[in-house]
Amino acid sequence: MKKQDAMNKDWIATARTLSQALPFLQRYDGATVVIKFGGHAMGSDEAMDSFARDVVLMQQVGVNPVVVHGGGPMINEMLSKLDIQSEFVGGKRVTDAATVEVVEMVLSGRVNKRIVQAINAQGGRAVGLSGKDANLMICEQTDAKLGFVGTPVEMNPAVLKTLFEADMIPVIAPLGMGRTGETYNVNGDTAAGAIAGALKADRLLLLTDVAGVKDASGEVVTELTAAHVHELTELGIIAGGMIPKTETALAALQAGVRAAVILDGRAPNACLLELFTEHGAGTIIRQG
Ligand SMILES: Nc1ncnc2c1ncn2[C@@H]1O[C@H](COP(=O)(O)OP(=O)(O)O)[C@@H](O)[C@H]1O
Ligand SMILES: CC(=O)N[C@@H](CCC(=O)OP(=O)(O)O)C(=O)O
Repeated sequence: MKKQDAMNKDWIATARTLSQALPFLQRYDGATVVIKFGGHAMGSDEAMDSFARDVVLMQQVGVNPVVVHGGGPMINEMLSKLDIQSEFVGGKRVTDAATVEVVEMVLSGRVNKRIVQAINAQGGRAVGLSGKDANLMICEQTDAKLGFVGTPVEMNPAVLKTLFEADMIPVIAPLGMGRTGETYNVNGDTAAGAIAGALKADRLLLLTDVAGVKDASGEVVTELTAAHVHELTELGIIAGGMIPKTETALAALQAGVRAAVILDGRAPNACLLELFTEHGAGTIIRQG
């Protein structure tokens, strides 16, 4: 084939891809999609830029994206520089007064602004905030043994709707405020689920470092029901860091989110693959 013919063929394939996306673009026009971007998924600059581009594209085609981020590895790095010991109990960081200061500094400062910058560099208009801003996420202590770890008990998502109306993309650090003004460290998945629930989002996308939820044979299950999640958890097949993710997904569905998807955030264009193609990505857990 001549070079010119091969080039034409590529452009024809691109045009076909766009055309095939039409029903999905129509389905998600005006939809709210909450995306949890974890510390492991944001590993490289390349992954960050590709994620940011997908988020900007989503907003360009009429979706209201909300980014809720983690940053566990970045918190670990700073705590170790400061010589502060840290341990996890049941997937949550035991957080004393000195640790919560570092958590807030790293999440609201370094990580949040890095994501805002990446989205804006792709032509979006991102606004960084935490669960403290406009009382978005009021928390209570989860368990005295964990110190300043919070469970969201009251959500005030009005600020997010104001940002959607102004075509801005909220980027949220998972910190909450207690009723007496204390700062709480909230697990990123938990915060994303609470925000998705408060918005009754159409989709909650939990980006992680595996292709989806695996069954006993190690295969990724493309669709799960709540009953199936309970069964896999009882059998110990859903374990470790996957437990808070599936628990978050089920709680979000209970709160009125239409579907939650657990997918590999390191895969190129993971969010676009899930939302705008027939193929989908990862494991979907639906209402009902
Ligand atoms: N059934 C399962 N299917 C897939 N992953 C599982 C399962 N059970 C446990 N896991 C573990 O959960 C991990 C994802 O949780 P975590 O490391 O906390 O993710 P993140 O850092 O992205 O929040 C996977 O890397 C995997 O090791
Ligand atoms: C209470 C609790 O454990 N909070 C987490 C918050 C960050 C987070 O969730 O980060 P990833 O999504 O990258 O794991 C922490 O301190 O590490």
